[in-house]
Amino acid sequence: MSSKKLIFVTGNQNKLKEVKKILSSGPNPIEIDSQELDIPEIQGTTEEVARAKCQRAAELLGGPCITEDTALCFKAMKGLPGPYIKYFLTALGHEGLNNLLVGFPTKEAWALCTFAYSAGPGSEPIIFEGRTDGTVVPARGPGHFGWDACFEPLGSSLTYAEMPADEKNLISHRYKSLEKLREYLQSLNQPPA
Ligand SMILES: O=c1nc[nH]c2c1ncn2[C@H]1C[C@H](O)[C@@H](COP(=O)(O)OP(=O)(O)OP(=O)(O)O)O1
Ligand SMILES: [Mg+2]
Repeated sequence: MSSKKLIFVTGNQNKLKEVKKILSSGPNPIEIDSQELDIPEIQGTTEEVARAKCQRAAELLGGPCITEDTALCFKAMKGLPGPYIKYFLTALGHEGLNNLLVGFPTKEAWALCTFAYSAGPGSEPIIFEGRTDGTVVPARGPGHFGWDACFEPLGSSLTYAEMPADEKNLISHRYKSLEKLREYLQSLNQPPA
């Protein structure tokens, strides 16, 4: 008999692939199912955006779920575009993201992943954040996943896009937040001390 899998609500296949790979590895693998739902994303801080999306997803599903929001934050712009990076990337492309920073003294940026877990409709989502610092650079490497080609993590000479998947998954914003989510999910399965 198989137990019910946790549902990850996302419309992004690249995210899903990374999440499945990260959660299924290690000593305590977690299997997930996915569902694509069209959920409006509000304006606000990364945490507010993540909470609202997860709450709505749990209502639509009528049960527990996880959602994820990814922000790319430019130091020179006090953290913007942040949660609005999707719209900036769609409108401007990789070159446009670089051009935004022309004239600013620093190209430093950080990738911020916010996972949210809801136990079900009406249950306040719990937030798990992971952050990887780096630099915005002219695009290098395959361009199929978001802004991967123009983000070079600190301490690496490769962009996220140039790295083998396993290497990105060891240092990424997504990996760091998933480790916290994994710990939390495991604590739910422990009998009380
Ligand atoms: O590791 C990543 N490396 C590069 N780019 C990334 C990454 N992770 C998300 N991205 C892109 C996708 C979207 O342009 C924006 C986040 O927007 P975000 O709303 O979180 O994602 P989404 O709408 O594609 O999927 P979802 O249905 O889960 O909301 O940054
Ligand atoms: Mg989205």
